[in-house]
Amino acid sequence: MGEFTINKEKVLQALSTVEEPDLKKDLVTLGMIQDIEIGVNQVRFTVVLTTPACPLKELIRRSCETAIHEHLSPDVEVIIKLTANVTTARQTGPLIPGVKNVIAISSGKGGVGKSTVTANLAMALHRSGAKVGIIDADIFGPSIPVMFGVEHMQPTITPKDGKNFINPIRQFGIKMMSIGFLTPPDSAVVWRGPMASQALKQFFADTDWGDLDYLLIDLPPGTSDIHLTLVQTVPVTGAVVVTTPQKVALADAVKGLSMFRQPQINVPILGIIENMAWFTPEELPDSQYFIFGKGGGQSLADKFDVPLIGQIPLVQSIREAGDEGRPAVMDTNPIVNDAFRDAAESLAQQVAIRNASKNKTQTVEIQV
Ligand SMILES: Nc1ncnc2c1ncn2[C@@H]1O[C@H](COP(=O)(O)OP(=O)(O)OP(=O)(O)O)[C@@H](O)[C@H]1O
Repeated sequence: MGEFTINKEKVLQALSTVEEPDLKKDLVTLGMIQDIEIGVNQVRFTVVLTTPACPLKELIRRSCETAIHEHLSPDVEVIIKLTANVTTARQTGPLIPGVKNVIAISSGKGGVGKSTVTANLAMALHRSGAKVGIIDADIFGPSIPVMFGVEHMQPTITPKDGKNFINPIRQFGIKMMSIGFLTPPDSAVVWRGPMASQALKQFFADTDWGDLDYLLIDLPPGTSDIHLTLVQTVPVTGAVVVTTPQKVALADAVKGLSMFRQPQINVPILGIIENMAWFTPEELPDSQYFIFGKGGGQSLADKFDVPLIGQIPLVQSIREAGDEGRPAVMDTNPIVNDAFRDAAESLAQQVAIRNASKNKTQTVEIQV
């Protein structure tokens, strides 16, 4: 009958025609195809994505299906399981061995919504299936504990291998440590640079993070010793800069972006998030009012040749939810959820692209 038999090799050959759109290599070369099984008129395999928040997963699934149908047989049933193994470019060091990616979230100016964006990105990444942690290193206003409703909690200590480890606070599936946990909520402790730097080092060295795909660091606004401590303490996968579209905010964001490119910091910029990009009233969900100006985030991204990875509208419920102790994506407003999900997916995508590049992330050595 001259019947065409399907075997694993032929499946791999067919799938080697499918390119991962971001990484520009085929799925087989990238080692993303696993567990091929051939049944009666049926092919099953697993595609291991670089992040569960992959925005291209449906496209990749369809391309695999088409490749099998075109190269092997149009009638065969294709059953694809999508899983993810988040990539890392970090050279595993002793400090935080289970943490794959450290992502700095910064802003040029205070009050642009950096902590709000951090909290909601963390939740959106967690919802995609990723393991997520937050370090709140904002010495001027540690607001992560309030946004997660845990401001009165105190981390506990557990001895492990002859050393005392801090257990991060866990809320809504996110592990977190904050400068705010180290002081009573209503006290006005002024954190001086060296003290804050010491605390940040402890958050890395003495905290039992377990396995994390993404550890987001909510940095103080502007440039500070904390930024320097961060890059000297751990290899940072990349930085996200949050800005509003206002001219004053953009001017400060330029300084923030330039800082990451200085040789003594040298952290890749994963992208820009434009917060309060437009105002959308709850009762008019289709309306957009550009009260802080339009297109500022995009022009900044163009200027620095980095992607604009998210645009978050100004929505009253984002502020309300934050004040009530939960990130707004936990509510059901689709405008808010879509904006943060898209931003989280783009961020995860940029991390995967960064990790596929050859340069390994290293801590910055300071010449003395
Ligand atoms: N997209 C948004 N829509 C509505 N309110 C927002 C939005 N983003 C932030 N806010 C509100 O703006 C205020 C400032 O936000 P946030 O504390 O996140 O800013 P920040 O940049 O982290 O500030 P800091 O200077 O303390 O680092 C908060 O009340 C927050 O709820």
